[in-house]
Amino acid sequence: MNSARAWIVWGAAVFAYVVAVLQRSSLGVSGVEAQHLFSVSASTLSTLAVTQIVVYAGLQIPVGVLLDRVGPKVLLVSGAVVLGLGQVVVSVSAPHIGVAITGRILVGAGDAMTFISVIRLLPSWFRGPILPQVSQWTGNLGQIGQILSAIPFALVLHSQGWAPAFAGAAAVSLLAVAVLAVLVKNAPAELSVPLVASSWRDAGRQLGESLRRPGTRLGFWSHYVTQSSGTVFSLLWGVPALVGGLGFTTGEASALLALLVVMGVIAGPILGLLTARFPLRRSNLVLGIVTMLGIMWTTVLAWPGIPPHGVVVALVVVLGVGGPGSLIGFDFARTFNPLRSLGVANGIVNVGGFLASFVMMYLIGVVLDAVHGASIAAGHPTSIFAWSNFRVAFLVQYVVVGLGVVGLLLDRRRTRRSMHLEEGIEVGPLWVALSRRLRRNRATR
Ligand SMILES: N[C@@H](Cc1c[nH]cn1)C(=O)NCC(=O)O
Repeated sequence: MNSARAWIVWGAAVFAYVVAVLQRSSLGVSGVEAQHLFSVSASTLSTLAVTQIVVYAGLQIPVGVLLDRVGPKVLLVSGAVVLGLGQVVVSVSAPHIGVAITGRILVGAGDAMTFISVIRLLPSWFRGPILPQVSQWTGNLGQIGQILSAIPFALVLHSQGWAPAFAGAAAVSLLAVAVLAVLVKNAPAELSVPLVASSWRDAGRQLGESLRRPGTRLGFWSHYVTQSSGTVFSLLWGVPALVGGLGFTTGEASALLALLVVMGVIAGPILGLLTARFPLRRSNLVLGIVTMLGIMWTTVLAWPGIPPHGVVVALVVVLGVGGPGSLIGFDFARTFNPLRSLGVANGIVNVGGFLASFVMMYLIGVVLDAVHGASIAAGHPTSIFAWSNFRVAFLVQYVVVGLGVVGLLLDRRRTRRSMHLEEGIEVGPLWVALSRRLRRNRATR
């Protein structure tokens, strides 16, 4: 536990996750080329992105059940193979959009096998308060894949063309297969807890048990409310809103997406420390992040006219904290589930953010079209990506995330009730705990 070998296994697994994020985000930087090669509309292109995320989210629970039955290594290697195959298919797809969609479905499927397998490895190799930290480093370092697709991948795409760029990306997945096969092991030899379920029936039963635990659902809602806004922004609507609506250049928009990743790397270790130090206050951290997101979105959307660039940058900074915030969801899964059913519990949690993301991506598109249509009908035609249209479309987030906050509060109450009944632990409201601590500090002075 926490040994040099543990760090080697972790490094190899994180490398595979970085490569998965590179493949996932490679389409985002190829939009212009894709539109040209396949001669499709912007909405067909966005369907390509949404399909990939739907496949990813839809496979989380089946992959979680598989994880508890066969262990993370098989799934990590299979994920890297499927990701590589998907990118090979995309590389030879032009001019057939159907072939490109098939390739991206494979990318979504391979991607679905990667992150929760890496997270499932951690409690087998690390113990103690370092676990939330390692989980934060895993999630946030993985996002370097987005920078790899925005810079080296985009460079190859623009200099060598579509087929070499995607074939090159596929080759990187082949490298990941080799690294995983050689360096990753499911658990150290001394781990005495049985790592996998003894039968498929047991693995399926664990899914029901995990879903019934309010702590797993608390993890699901935590992931749902924190990660969705940033994912929608970085994977689809951020660049059109920044460039088409708010007057940023494409270079500035890319820099802002990179800032979002950097913020995650900065905020992640701080959230990891707070999670380990105040385990009974993890939901308060989540609610604090959602409140910050609400305040920043309201400031930007309520600003009369176009908000100043500084205010938009502040929004991006807060969006960047949402990613590491969502990793608190996996900490709930880990502490409220036994190790043998952690795969499926992580799968349930990971559906949260991606479910909310694709619902919002789709609804924002629908509202944009509707408001744009209304402006034409009223005789004041606007560009579809005008800020006045985004201002209305982004309101969708209050409804989707608001529902998540209600779910979170309900499952937090259930979780606290079962902690009280089963372990005698009582978690009072935050303000009561804070005023007690203040009084205690005064008394000891
Ligand atoms: N929320 C992400 C992880 C993260 C960390 N910082 C930014 N994002 C997550 O849950 N990811 C799952 C995945 O497959 O990437």
